[in-house]
Amino acid sequence: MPVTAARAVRTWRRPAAAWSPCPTRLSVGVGSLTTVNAGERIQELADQVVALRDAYYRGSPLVADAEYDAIEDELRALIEANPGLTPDPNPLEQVGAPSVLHAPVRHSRPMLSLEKATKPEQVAAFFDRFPGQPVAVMPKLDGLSVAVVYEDGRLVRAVTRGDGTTGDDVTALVRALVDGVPERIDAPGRVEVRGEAVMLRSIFAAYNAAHPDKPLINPRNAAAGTLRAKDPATVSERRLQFFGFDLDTSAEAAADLGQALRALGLEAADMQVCADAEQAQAAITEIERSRNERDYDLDGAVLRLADREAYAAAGTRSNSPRGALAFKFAAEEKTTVLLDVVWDVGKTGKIAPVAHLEPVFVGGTTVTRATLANQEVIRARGIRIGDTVLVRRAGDVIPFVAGVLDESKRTGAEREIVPPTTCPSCQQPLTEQGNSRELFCTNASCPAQTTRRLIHWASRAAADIEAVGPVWIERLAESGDLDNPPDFYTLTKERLLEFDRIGETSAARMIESIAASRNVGLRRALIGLAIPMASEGTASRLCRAGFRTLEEVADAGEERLVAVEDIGPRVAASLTEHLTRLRPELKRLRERGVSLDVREEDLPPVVAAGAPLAGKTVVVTGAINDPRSGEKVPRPAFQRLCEKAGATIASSVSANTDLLITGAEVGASKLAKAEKLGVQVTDQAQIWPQLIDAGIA
Ligand SMILES: NC(=O)c1ccc[n+]([C@@H]2O[C@H](COP(=O)([O-])OP(=O)(O)OC[C@H]3O[C@@H](n4cnc5c(N)ncnc54)[C@H](O)[C@@H]3O)[C@@H](O)[C@H]2O)c1
Ligand SMILES: [Zn+2]
Repeated sequence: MPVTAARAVRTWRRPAAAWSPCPTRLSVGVGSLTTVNAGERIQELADQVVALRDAYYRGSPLVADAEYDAIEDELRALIEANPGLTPDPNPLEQVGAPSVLHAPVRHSRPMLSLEKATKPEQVAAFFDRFPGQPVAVMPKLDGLSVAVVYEDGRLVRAVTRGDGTTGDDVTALVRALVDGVPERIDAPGRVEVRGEAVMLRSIFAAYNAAHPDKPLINPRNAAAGTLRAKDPATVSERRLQFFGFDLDTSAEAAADLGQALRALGLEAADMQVCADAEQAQAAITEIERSRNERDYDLDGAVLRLADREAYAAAGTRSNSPRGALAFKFAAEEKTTVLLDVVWDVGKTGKIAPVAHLEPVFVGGTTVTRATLANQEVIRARGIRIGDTVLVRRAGDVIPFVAGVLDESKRTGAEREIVPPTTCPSCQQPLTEQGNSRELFCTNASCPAQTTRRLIHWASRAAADIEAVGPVWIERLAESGDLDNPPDFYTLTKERLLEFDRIGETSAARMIESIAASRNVGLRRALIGLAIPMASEGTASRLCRAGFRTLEEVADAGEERLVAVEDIGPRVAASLTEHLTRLRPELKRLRERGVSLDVREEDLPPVVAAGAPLAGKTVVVTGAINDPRSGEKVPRPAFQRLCEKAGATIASSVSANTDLLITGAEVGASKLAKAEKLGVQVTDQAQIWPQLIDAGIA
């Protein structure tokens, strides 16, 4: 008998003590539980699994995935240790959740879950099971699986996984909203493609920026919500992308899965075919490393027999195929307690809410602080101090409080987050700006802003005064020694030595570091002045457009500035306004020997005579190494060499690309795209000799 949600809700109570998504809170290990206890615990965990799945598949998860997985893991271990106590039905042998179908359609063959692995030995064991079989390794995309069916070349149906046997018909939604699923393909008979529908991170971010009042919690939940909509028109801004990873066809097709999918015109998951466990492990490591260079969430890597017939022949277990394995990565989302919110004054006067959190290990580090964006986001997400909140840390992005998953955990002791009305630093009244009602302190002499601007001037992207850290800058600002960037250049070692706890050596180091920053130059000085709306790109473009000094930019006037590529009227106005205001500072920087002139490295490159890449539009991908020293060369540095060789650099492969230069560890998707567009692919080993011969490298 299938477990129904109704039964789960009835039997699953939430007594405070037993509610332990984190198994480490249970001090007893698997082996030390008595049989009676084990039986009770198994039932309790099984009920939790059923109820949590039900909530998750309805679109309102109560815990983060990592916490849910921990409950499954504990249950699995207990059942393994006590096979006689296996619950009937066993939720671990079921797929999805049964109760939420609106337009049920039965699948041609079950859509299953995946066996999980976390250790290299498990990858090796997988290869041992299928001697000689090549394995495709690809990202485990974090969206929801969809089966799309074609009949005689026409898309006839798209169905969600559902409980694995029966899914929901989402054909209209997929047609309207999902990219990568063509309406027609060139294949006779019945073709079924299975894959993952994901919301790209860029779409997710754009949606949340445009709708601060009704934010999406994460891309996976957003994708699932999109395919639950009653009417595609209501979710038209929530487009999804489909990536195929499974193909059923009786017609002629390549044995290699990725090739076969692409030949049909479908977007395929980024697959790399590996001959042995070692290669596969390297591919897994590379997927994890490049996790945040991709525009989609992924929670692991999937290994799957690359040969479609071998995969089918391997068969299935109760709820997973034998021919595939999921290697799980560290979680990018966890829940933790929001201890407090502190309003922080930034370098442009913006007052932003910062969450102070109970430490939580997420996205590979321990996080104690996260951003809450602004007061509208707090209001829309209904967050209170004391709440158990979902924290998301995807890549280099600052950790973010995504919301409150389970409001039933509230005790009543939670507190409203009250935005300040005056500046926490200078006590001046604040102003509100924009739809998200961001708070600003407009006091030009606000001490907190002063410190932030000085820290920014000293940061690596700007003057790079490495030896004078934020703590010292704060001290020197408090003592009145520093008020604006030119003040750095009048500091002396003697003056520094008057402070407590500073030795001769570090004082000398600080002064040296300040002296070295005198050659900051136009581009980095402009970055260091933190002019609202002017980005690092703006600074580069001004240099390339022929501006020689920062004063020339200040004098240019808006008309000449907007003539520069990608500089709009708002940026031009901001540059003019702020550089005019900063005129006295520029003068003092000059007087103190600071260069505000353009640096050679920021100019458009001088193309060498007989330039080997003249006129070519080039994309560089993979890891680049100088063959002479073997040392890694940063991609921008190599791109600059190519520019000197006459190339125009583009960031991604398109029909306009002439050449794709590949380094080590190249993603299969870039190669496939180049192949599809007929772009020439050349290894870096062929390019380096040309650069060296032309005297460029
Ligand atoms: N937060 C919660 O309360 C909660 C509750 C239930 C489940 N979950 C989460 O849902 C997931 C469990 O779902 P599951 O067991 O059904 O899925 P799974 O983790 O076993 O993976 C199977 C799924 O992976 C997807 N997938 C992505 N890329 C793939 C690829 N390249 N090849 C093959 N499949 C690919 C497919 O959709 C497939 O259905 C876990 O991540 C779990 O944490 C969370
Ligand atoms: Zn202030």
